[in-house]
Amino acid sequence: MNADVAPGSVLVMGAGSIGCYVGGCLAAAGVPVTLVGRPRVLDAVAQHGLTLTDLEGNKRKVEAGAMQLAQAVPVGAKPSIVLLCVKSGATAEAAAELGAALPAGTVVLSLQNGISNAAVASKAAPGLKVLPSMVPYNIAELAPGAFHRGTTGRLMSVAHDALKPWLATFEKAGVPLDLLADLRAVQWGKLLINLNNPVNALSGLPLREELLQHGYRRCFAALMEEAIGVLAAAGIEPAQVTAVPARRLPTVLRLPNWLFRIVAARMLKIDAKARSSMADDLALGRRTEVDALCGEVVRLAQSHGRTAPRNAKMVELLDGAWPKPPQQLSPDAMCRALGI
Ligand SMILES: NC(=O)C1=CN([C@@H]2O[C@H](COP(=O)(O)OP(=O)(O)OC[C@H]3O[C@@H](n4cnc5c(N)ncnc54)[C@H](OP(=O)(O)O)[C@@H]3O)[C@@H](O)[C@H]2O)C=CC1
Ligand SMILES: CC(C)(CO)C(=O)C(=O)O
Repeated sequence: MNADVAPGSVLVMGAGSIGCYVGGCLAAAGVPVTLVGRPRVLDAVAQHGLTLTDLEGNKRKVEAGAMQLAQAVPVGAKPSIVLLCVKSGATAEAAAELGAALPAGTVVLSLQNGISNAAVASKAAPGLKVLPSMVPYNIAELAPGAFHRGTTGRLMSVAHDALKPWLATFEKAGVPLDLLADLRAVQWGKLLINLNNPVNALSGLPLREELLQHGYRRCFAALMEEAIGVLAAAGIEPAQVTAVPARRLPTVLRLPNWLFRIVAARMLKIDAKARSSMADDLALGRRTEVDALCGEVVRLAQSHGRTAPRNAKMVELLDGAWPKPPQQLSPDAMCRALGI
């Protein structure tokens, strides 16, 4: 296949960090892209276009006119594929809108964290073919219309014939995509890493700075260790999605700073600007995805006759206090809150 000819068009549902970065990279590679999003983001894109940068030092510019910008799924849209990029709490509503507007059978990649988004979307839009997918890297919105990839990795999705013609295009666009028969192990492996999202959000620090604080690492390690125990009880073997295997990560996280810097050098290859997607939610006063991350661990524990008190506590801290969750916790205060 000629990689210079896009196999079709792409609709991004939820133009935020992931949607603008992945959709923008595809647009920069010549793919016709529609960004469906909110005025906060779309107005900025209309004014400045997209500037896409990464930790390898690349910089791409996409003019606003090169993409279609829309606040709702355009009537009559027939995208070849849809990238579902809303936060977990918005999945059902966004999927229902897609289901009402798009032809039956349209393939939707759920480029979302957590375990259940594809199932939630399929329930809300049974006519669509929703595929669990995974984004390994961090994207931060640095300025209006400016999105930065601060870590590395390859997108993954459950395999589907409709995706095969797209692989060369995703590769050329700098957002390589791998297809797997089953994504469950990868999703759980990624969720273990995402247990740092609430720690990072509540630290008020960029990811790298937060991970260099021993107290925050102890909190991440405790949430992760608890989740690993629950996964073992459920017979789920999480895939390795970082340089350090999940089972060893809690021990590595608890190392003193000087040793952690050496042992976790590859893991610490994070751009100084990167912050977790949950930090954005807390900063913008939006409800966080804590229930789709820590809450998923709590529910898996319950379904196997166990408890996950530290993950439950994190849900309580952020969701229980909604709409006024704490904005920042010191490492000591967070350790105390989690009973560490
Ligand atoms: N950012 C990151 O580095 C990473 C994020 N992820 C995951 O990717 C997913 C997306 O995250 P991220 O890109 O950070 O999220 P963002 O919040 O940056 O982007 C989502 C955007 O979609 C908008 N939106 C919500 N519902 C609709 C709708 N019905 N129609 C149009 N727009 C809508 C939101 O607006 P509003 O909320 O204001 O309504 C928001 O602007 C999440 O599951 C996240 O966990 C995974 C890996 C890394
Ligand atoms: C890539 C990673 C792990 C970065 O924190 C993430 O998934 C997120 O921010 O939601």
